[in-house]
Amino acid sequence: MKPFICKKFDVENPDETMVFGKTRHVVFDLAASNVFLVGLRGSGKTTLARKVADKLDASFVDTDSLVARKAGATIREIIEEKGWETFRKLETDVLRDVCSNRGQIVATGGGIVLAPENRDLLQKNGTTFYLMGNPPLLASRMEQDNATAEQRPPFSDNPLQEELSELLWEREPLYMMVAAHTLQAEKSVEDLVRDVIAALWPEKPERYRLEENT
Ligand SMILES: Nc1ncnc2c1ncn2[C@@H]1O[C@H](COP(=O)(O)OP(=O)(O)OP(=O)(O)O)[C@@H](O)[C@H]1O
Ligand SMILES: O=C(O)C1=C[C@@H](O)[C@@H](O)[C@H](O)C1
Ligand SMILES: [Mg+2]
Repeated sequence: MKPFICKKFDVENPDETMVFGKTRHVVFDLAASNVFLVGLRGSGKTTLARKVADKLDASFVDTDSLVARKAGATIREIIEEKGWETFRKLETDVLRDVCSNRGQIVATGGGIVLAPENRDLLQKNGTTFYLMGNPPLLASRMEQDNATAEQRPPFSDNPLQEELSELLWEREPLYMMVAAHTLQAEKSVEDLVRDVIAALWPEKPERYRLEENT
C-alpha cells in the first residue's frame, strides 16, 4: 500500500518529501533554492516573506506585485478589465520567471496553487510553507488592510468570512499538497521568522548564516 506521506504530498517516492531531516543530514541551501509562502489572502505571506528575506539577506519577491507591474495595472483593474483568467495566466508567467532564479523568499498570491503548472513549479524550485489561518482572523486582517481594495477584489457577494471559509475548503488540500511545512498565521511575525528558520535548518537554526558563526 502507498505510504500515507506519499498520498499526502502526491509523490511516488517518499524521499521526495524530505527536504531536510536529522537522519539524512540534508542541509537546505538557499543559494541553490527558493522559499515559497502560500496561503489564503490575509494570512501574512507578503509580511513574513519580507521579514525572512531581511533576516537572511536574501531577495524578497512578491508574485502579486510582479503581476501588477507586468500588467501596468492594479490587480483590481486587471480583474475588472480582463477577468480572472487573464490574471491567472499572468500569475503563471510571473511564477515561471521567478523560478528561473534562486536565493529568493517568495510571497505568492492566495490562488497560486490552483493551476497544476504552478504547483509543479513550486515543488521543483524550492521549499514551500503553508501559512494556515482561520477565516475570522484573515477577515479581520483584510478588513483593516489598505491593500484590500486594490489587491483583493472579492470573488462573490457573500460575506467575507463565508467567502474565506469556502476558499479554505477548496484550497487547503492544494496548499497541503505543495507545502513541506505548515505555519500558524496567528503567531507574531517575529515568531514566524524563527519557525521558518528552524524548519529550514533544524540542526542548527542559530547558524543559518555563515557570517553569524564568526
Ligand atoms: N503575523 C501577523 N500578525 C499580525 N498581523 C499580520 C501578520 N501578518 C500579516 N499581518 C497583517 O495582515 C494584513 C495582511 O497581510 P499580508 O498582506 O502580508 O497578507 P498576504 O497573505 O500577503 O495577503 P494576499 O494573499 O492578499 O497578498 C496586513 O495588514 C499585515 O500587516
Ligand atoms: O486568493 C486569491 O485568489 C487571490 C489572492 C491575492 O493574493 C491576489 O493574488 C488576488 O487577489 C487573488
Ligand atoms: Mg501578499
